[in-house]
Amino acid sequence: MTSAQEQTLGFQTEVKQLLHLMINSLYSNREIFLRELISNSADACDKLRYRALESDALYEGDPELRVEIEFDHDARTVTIRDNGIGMNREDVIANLGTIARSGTAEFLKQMSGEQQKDARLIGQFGVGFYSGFIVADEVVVRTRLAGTAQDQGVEWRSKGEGEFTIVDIERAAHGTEIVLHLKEDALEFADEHRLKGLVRKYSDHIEVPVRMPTVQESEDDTEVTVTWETVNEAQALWVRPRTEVTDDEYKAFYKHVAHDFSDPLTWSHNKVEGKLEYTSLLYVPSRAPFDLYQREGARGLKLYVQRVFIIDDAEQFLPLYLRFVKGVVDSNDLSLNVSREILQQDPQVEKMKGALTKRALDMLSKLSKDSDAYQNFWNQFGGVLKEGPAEDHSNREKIGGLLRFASTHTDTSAQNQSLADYVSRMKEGQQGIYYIIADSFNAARHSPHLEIFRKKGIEVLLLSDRIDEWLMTHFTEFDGKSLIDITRGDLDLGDIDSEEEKQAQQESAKAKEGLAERFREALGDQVQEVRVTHRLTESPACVVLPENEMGYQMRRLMEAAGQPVPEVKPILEFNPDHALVARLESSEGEAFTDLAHVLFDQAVIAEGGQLDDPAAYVRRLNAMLAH
Ligand SMILES: Nc1ncnc2c1ncn2[C@@H]1O[C@H](COP(=O)(O)OP(=O)(O)OP(=O)(O)O)[C@@H](O)[C@H]1O
Repeated sequence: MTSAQEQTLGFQTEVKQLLHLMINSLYSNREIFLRELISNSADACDKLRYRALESDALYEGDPELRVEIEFDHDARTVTIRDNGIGMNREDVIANLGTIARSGTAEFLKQMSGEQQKDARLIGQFGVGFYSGFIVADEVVVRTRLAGTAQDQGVEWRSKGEGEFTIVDIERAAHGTEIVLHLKEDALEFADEHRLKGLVRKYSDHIEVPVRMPTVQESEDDTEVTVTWETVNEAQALWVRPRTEVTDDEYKAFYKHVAHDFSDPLTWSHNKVEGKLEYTSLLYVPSRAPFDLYQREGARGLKLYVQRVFIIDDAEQFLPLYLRFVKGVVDSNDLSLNVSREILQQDPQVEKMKGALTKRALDMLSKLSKDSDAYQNFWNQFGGVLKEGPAEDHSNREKIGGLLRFASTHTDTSAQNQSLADYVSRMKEGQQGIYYIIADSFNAARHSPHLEIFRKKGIEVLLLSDRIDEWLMTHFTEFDGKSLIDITRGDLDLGDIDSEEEKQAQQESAKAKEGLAERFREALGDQVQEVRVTHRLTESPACVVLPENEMGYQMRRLMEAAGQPVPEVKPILEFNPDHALVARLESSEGEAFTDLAHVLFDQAVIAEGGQLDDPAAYVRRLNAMLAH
């Protein structure tokens, strides 16, 4: 190492992969590099302003936060400079050599060849600083952390080919300067009009001024004066009245706050006055981030207090089931030195959370009027919204209105039927909203439990997401109707069955009492009860769970997670009109026992369950087939 501590380091594997993907997939979108770098500079200015609240000295006498952009056509460079927080050597190595976001490696690995060319996929990941390499074949960063000595500057340079070099430098100014050495085919960016156009297009809404120099030569060419002109509007977007902000501006701002490439699906911008004063701007993204289901995934709103940026990812303002919502909340009441810990206990924050939750749900409910857009939302985030009824009792009904399900009404796996739709199709005398939960859509759709419902034309919701059982244990009523699991307890179709039908059912149950008893004896303690059913029209038998037992899906999930599950004995129901049941009734001895077991085992299999002794099932079935 030299005295200036020159060091050449390799990029983390993920960075190499990302660079490679980015250069390929973002080629036609490459102007976004400027947005990304300005966005980082604006964040760095926000951070300095926040830190300087405690110590003015951090401004080092230069409190006018700004971003500057320059270009040099002959040298083929574009420079983006800020007087924000800056970085020290450690920061530079950590931030510009690795990707800290957990789960990145898996995300990149899982992308197929086709997906790698899809700019939106890479975009959802947020390419940030590295986007400089789309237009540059060398990037040089000079930076110094505000408040450190002038000899603590750092220079980072890389050609984006696997390694970077850093060296200590003297740097009078704090903050960061990024010099892009443009590729041959990217020289168009070394141009005043092009750059100004991009700044206005992407960065108007950022509060920090973005400036560009105008160079004027005196008439005799001896003097040059440089004046800096602010190119963007430089006003925080959420402060402006709603009526004055265009859709394009809202979209551009979204990309800055959410670090997303795609347009948002919708947004809601509100100023609240009264006891609590705050402004919120909430967005629904059109695409789920890859770490939506990861515990460490980024979530929450960007918190400002009186226009001063305080923290990213403030989770305290929205419940977890709305973690996909992005945006800004700017409070007039919170103190500027509020911390995450204080936020957790502040009753005002709790109130704001309640109000913002309502806003977010209202925004979704508005979005649901546009069925295509809403379907897009549901396909991306429905699984998260399904966590809602368990987490947020008070808004259950509202959340219920936003849920979408697959149903026997359409018989496709698309989750696009609302409960309101279902209710409007309910039959006269129908007791509630019927549903079935299975491990897969096909298992649900073909379950024997549906036979009677199909015959009578009664709609059943077909649930097969992992979270569905969890959802339904917390979601038991909608619009005054109860939600009924058709695989549990006694099946009572209420007034849909006529008096004659009910009578016939009772009579056949009575007539088959003897058979039920023999059946139960043959199965021993595998079942808690055997009884006649009227659920089935085609299958000989099915298993039913007692009303309050944990469902099969949840049991299997818990088992897979190695958790103990209470033992449950199912109820076996048989179809008195089925030929196999008639055959059972006329059998004796071993033939009876074998057929009884086969019928039971089949019912378990049809439920998606595992047999205790699969070999015994095969042996019995084969013996019967051979006869
Ligand atoms: N101009 C800058 N001044 C100070 N720090 C910066 C600057 N640009 C980048 N950084 C640091 O480098 C980190 C990585 O930047 P990068 O753009 O790659 O990702 P990001 O902004 O954190 O998130 P995203 O990937 O979502 O854009 C930033 O979080 C920040 O700490």
